[in-house]
Amino acid sequence: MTTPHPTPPDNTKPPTTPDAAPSHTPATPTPGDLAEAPVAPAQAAPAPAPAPAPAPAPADESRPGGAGGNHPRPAEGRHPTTHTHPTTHRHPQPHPHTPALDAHLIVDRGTFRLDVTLTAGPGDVLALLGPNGAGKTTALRALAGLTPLTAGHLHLDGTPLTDTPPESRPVGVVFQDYLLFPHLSALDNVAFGPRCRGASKAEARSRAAAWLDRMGLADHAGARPRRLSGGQAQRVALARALATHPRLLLLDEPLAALDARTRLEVRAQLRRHLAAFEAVAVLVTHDPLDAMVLADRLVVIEHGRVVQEGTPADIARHPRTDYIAQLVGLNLYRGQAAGHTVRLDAGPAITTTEELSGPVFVAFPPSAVTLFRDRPSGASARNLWRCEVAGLETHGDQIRADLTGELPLAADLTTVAAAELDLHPGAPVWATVKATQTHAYPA
Ligand SMILES: Nc1ncnc2c1ncn2[C@@H]1O[C@H](COP(=O)(O)OP(=O)(O)OP(=O)(O)O)[C@@H](O)[C@H]1O
Repeated sequence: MTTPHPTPPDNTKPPTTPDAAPSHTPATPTPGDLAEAPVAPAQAAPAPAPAPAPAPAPADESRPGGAGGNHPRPAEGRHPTTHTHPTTHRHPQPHPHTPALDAHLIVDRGTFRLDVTLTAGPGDVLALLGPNGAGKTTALRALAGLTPLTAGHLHLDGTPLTDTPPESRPVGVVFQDYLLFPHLSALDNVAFGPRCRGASKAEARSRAAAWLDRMGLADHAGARPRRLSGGQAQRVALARALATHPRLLLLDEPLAALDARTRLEVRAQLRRHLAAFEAVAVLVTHDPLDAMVLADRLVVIEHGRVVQEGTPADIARHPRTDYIAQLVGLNLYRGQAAGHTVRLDAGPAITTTEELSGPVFVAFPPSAVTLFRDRPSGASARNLWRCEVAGLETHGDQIRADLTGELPLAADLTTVAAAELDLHPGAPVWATVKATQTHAYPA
């Protein structure tokens, strides 16, 4: 998709906008194409005269792939690399009758249809999670106005925005690769947004300086982007997005470009800034840890639809799809409960402590599985299955065994145990799980 891209300014003075220009005669930067423009301001707001850009690569081709799989896989086998402990740092506010963000986004892109509803109250941080191609970027682009809605609506603070062009939306965007103007200092990059919104040069620069100070970057105000570290550039991009006081802040994989160590630090900083942000923030991520640390509410999208949403804790405890189970590190099965027994739709029965009836999910962590090479005699575990090792991989300080057979599952064991059991692909094993280690909940 082609989107007009802004022409990077020579300085923060929008060429067509005099100092006293009213904010409704904007220069017109668009947020650029999410991840498509080589250089663009992070604010879906005004900029200098837009220049049509050569057709860029589609977003999903130009971005590095994320940690998510290509497709949801069955709950069994190869489980997530992140065993996350959910953190609820803030309590999402109950939505007032008119939520700050009220969106029903229906977007057709070729044969793909996005059809998601997003609502959020002031101060809420939503994380859109999902496998590659699920529609997260499309949703973000639709919120920014870069991709038109095929149907549905978008209201922000009660104001319909569906027909509002991107440059007129009170929306700030932080791109995965920041898209800072390379020839402007950090200060002028940040000043660019307010400047284009009609602030005088002095005012824009003073506001930018305050934002850089808040981001701990006062000492780098004069630095060009290439002199900044990844974490610093990320903060400049965030400052640029926030400097125009957006009512909706969009973050597209905000930590993806950072190395693991910087990521840890920047994630903590971003969390603080988002916690202080009084409007709605929506972030797209592949990383469940980013989502759980940064967001109040997770919205999981698969195949263009919301498949589950809730607090990080709720989602981690009650995954409802294989993709989510993998994200949060659980074996997940679906079946019919009758008392303490759940007969799986595909496979054997699992004994649980919960007493339920009807369709349910049963989940247990790989750490709850005990493996034996010989059938354990007199094993008290009711849940005993004959399996075969399909694969082994290091998982933190553990070995994760991917098992097929009577019940496909992932099991974690110590390196010593794996050696003592002489585990190798093809080895037959018996797997047990105590009923008390399982968790069943209505499907
Ligand atoms: N320009 C386009 N034209 C037609 N279809 C597109 C275009 N861009 C994306 N799509 C399709 O829309 C669907 C959703 O893509 P989108 O980039 O929104 O997914 P995503 O969840 O952000 O994926 P990823 O995690 O890989 O970035 C995909 O099936 C993709 O092939």
